[in-house]
Amino acid sequence: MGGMSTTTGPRAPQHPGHVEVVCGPMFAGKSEELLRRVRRARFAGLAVEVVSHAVDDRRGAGTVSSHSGLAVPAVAVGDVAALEAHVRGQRATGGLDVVAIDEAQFFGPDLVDAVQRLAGDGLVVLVAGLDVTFEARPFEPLPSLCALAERVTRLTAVCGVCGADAAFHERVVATPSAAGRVEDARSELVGGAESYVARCRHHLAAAPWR
Ligand SMILES: Nc1ncnc2c1ncn2[C@@H]1O[C@H](COP(=O)(O)OP(=O)(O)O)[C@@H](O)[C@H]1O
Ligand SMILES: Cc1cn([C@H]2C[C@H](O)[C@@H](COP(=O)(O)O)O2)c(=O)[nH]c1=O
Ligand SMILES: [Zn+2]
Repeated sequence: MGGMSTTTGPRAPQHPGHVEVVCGPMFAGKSEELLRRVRRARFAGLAVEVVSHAVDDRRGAGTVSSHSGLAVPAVAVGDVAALEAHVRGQRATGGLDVVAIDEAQFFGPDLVDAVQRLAGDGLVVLVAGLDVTFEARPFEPLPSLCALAERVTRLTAVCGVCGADAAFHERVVATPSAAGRVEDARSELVGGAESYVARCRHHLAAAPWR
């Protein structure tokens, strides 16, 4: 007879560590959803640390906030090494069950293995970030994290032209390069509604596949 033992019954999970990803375009509610999961975990008595990237200082470093005004204190770190060191330090000193990482797109590809390591060590790792660039191209590391997570939630915003589900966004300001030119647009440019708009696929002005 195969399957689970009938004398001991189903076993409780021995290793709580896993990865949950919340992704999508800007204005989709990623930060709201991340903060909802943070609140819920704290309600359950878990120790939660909220982390964001120092480059995104729109509402002041040390805060994760949503476009609708929700906000929680967070630790701002500059790169993946600092993130991992901070989380491991917290775990060693105060105990930590959950780490919530917002604006994950700014951490780059090294975030993927760091997240896997932390989950392997028993942490619940919540990751929120953009999975698509302003040019409608995949925005790493989110696509890779989606492939490796236990739970993936892709949200959409509301298209500013027609009101349909918006899986994309467009940058509505020119992107200056370090040299001051606007033609070599970078993927990274911190901003909000003054710089980006949500768009469905039918109202993307410049889809790269057309
Ligand atoms: N085009 C839009 N579509 C949906 N929500 C929008 C839009 N523009 C502004 N919002 C607001 O943004 C909120 C989501 O903000 P936030 O959680 O910060 O999103 P994200 O983190 O995905 O950018 C919505 O609840 C709504 O109040
Ligand atoms: C599309 C796009 C966005 N960004 C920046 C703009 C904002 O600072 C963040 C996204 O914030 P949100 O919480 O998801 O609204 O990312 C970028 O740097 N590059 C892009 O292509
Ligand atoms: Zn539309």
